Amino acid sequence: MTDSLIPLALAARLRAYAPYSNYFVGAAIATDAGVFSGCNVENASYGLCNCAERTAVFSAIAAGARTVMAVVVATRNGGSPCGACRQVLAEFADPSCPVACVDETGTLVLETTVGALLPHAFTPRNLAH
Ligand SMILES: O=c1ccn([C@H]2C[C@H](O)[C@@H](CO)O2)c(=O)[nH]1
Ligand SMILES: [Zn+2]
Repeated sequence: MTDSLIPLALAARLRAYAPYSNYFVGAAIATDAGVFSGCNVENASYGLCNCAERTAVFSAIAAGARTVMAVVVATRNGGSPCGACRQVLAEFADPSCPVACVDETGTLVLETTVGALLPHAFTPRNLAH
């Protein structure tokens, strides 16, 4: 499920705007509205930096998607999504949704799920009465 997303995540990583951290990140996701990708976008006002995963998810949602079915994140060393991105993924993905973290060569470093990355997530269900 994640294999075909790897080249897309690697390509998105090359488009990262990361002049401050020099940590280039790409993400590719499969959704109910197709495949989307994103990169991290930094800012001279550091706190405004947006991660690759959230760029991809927000692009997908803006295009009409509502469900994330698979995620690939590409970094130089296979780093996994930050806490904010885990929370955003949990909003739109089932806990069983696969997440693959690959390094800059596309080699798999971590194969996990949204549920394993953020157990006991706060989700829309918590707001239902
Ligand atoms: O999973 C992650 C972790 C970090 N970053 C970005 C944020 C910042 O631009 C840079 C260093 O933290 O990497 C991502 O895009 N995704
Ligand atoms: Zn993040």
